[in-house]
Amino acid sequence: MDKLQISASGPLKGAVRISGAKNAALPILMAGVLAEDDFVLSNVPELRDVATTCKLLECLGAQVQQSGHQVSIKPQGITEFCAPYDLVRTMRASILILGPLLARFGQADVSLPGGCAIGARPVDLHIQGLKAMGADIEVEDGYIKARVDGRLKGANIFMDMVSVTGTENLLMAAVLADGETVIENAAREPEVVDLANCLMAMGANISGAGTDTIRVQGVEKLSGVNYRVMPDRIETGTFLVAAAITRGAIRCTHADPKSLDAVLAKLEEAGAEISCGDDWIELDMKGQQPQAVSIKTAPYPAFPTDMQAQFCVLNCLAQGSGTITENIFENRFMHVPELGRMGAKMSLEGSTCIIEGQQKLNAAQVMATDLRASASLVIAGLMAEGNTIVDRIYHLDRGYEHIEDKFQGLGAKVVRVS
Ligand SMILES: CC(=O)N[C@H]1[C@@H](OP(=O)(O)OP(=O)(O)OC[C@H]2O[C@@H](n3ccc(=O)[nH]c3=O)[C@H](O)[C@@H]2O)O[C@H](CO)[C@@H](O)[C@@H]1O
Ligand SMILES: C=C(OP(=O)(O)O)C(=O)O
Repeated sequence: MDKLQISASGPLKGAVRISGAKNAALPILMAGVLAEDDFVLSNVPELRDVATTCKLLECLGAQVQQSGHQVSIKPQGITEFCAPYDLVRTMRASILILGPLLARFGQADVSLPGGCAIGARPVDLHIQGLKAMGADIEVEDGYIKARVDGRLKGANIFMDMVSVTGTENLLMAAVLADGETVIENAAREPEVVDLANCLMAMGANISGAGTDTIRVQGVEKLSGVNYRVMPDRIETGTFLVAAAITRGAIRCTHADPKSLDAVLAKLEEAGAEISCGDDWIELDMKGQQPQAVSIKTAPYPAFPTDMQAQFCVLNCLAQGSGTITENIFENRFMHVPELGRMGAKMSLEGSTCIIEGQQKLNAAQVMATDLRASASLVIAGLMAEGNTIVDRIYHLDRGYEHIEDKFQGLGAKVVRVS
């Protein structure tokens, strides 16, 4: 099985091209099921989750062609409505096939999803919302079995918690429903807005995406589209933190600074000089060690949970001490014991991690059981004496495109070894 070997690297320097966002590409690929005709996406990252989604669409009967960063979907051949366990067990976003299949074909059998093991991650809000729209849903043998006679019906849905994929699933169901749907306490994440923009380009009638109340007037049909997926804000943030801890200066190109306000503010607080244009971000540490920062994760526009592990590493290598509180997922500190093996000074008190900064870490053999925890170990390795080996990198390949090539382009010593 492949591993990454990371050696202590000097300050990161140069430019890195940011890929399309995994968490926008996946729902938008699923939206292909809603189209009557050809659906073409560009800026799709080459990731394991994208390959799994394409296989899932093929398994339903769609024709899918992936060529570099372009994916073309011909949804006309869809005749199957089951997302089987073997295909979707590794991927959280597989639940996003439920809304589109049900809205377009009136039936869907979807295996309960896998993905990062960062908490229980129930899908009760997805199910409740679809039931409010008239679906008949049972959970049997690990599958969600959903049916509706005719079209789903517009409904007023109040979501008890802010859920990103929950909002996306209900949005994709509502666009073909009969009448108006109002989703209250909706997620405001930029990836929700990107999905809504794609659906509107297909002919959907949506207002309020990016606010906590989304209104959808259902339409009878949606057409195909050519759509470009937004840049990955979490990949961007990961490279910026890597540059900050190595006291480097980098430029992220093809990025979306507007989606990163909370992250950029914390990097500035840590001592980084940040400048931005429409689609680029530069970070310069002027050779200085970062200052520790304190963070609380919360739904957008607050600080993203998907950047929490990387900022733990920033604090490990900072001047002073900081606290990181995880408010979204109950089991998202799996990087803490692994970073401890690298000499990090961290302690956990409930959902808060208290971290004392230092100049360097020590290399170790480490592994993580989720995507961003794995990314945090890679960046920690950049400032550790010796060779750090990160195992189980299939997690990284779910969410970071050609991660070792991009790090090498910034002068980091990161190689893939068998
Ligand atoms: C593919 C994708 O886009 N994944 C992202 C998405 O995950 P995902 O959409 O799974 O995360 P949610 O926003 O749904 O989860 C937020 C919280 O709500 C809870 N919850 C959610 C749904 C539900 O039906 N019931 C329930 O209790 C979850 O357990 C969690 O505690 O948003 C997360 C929060 O920004 C990110 O970390 C993930 O990278
Ligand atoms: C948690 C993540 O992914 P997923 O929801 O796909 O497990 C993530 O992208 O950090």
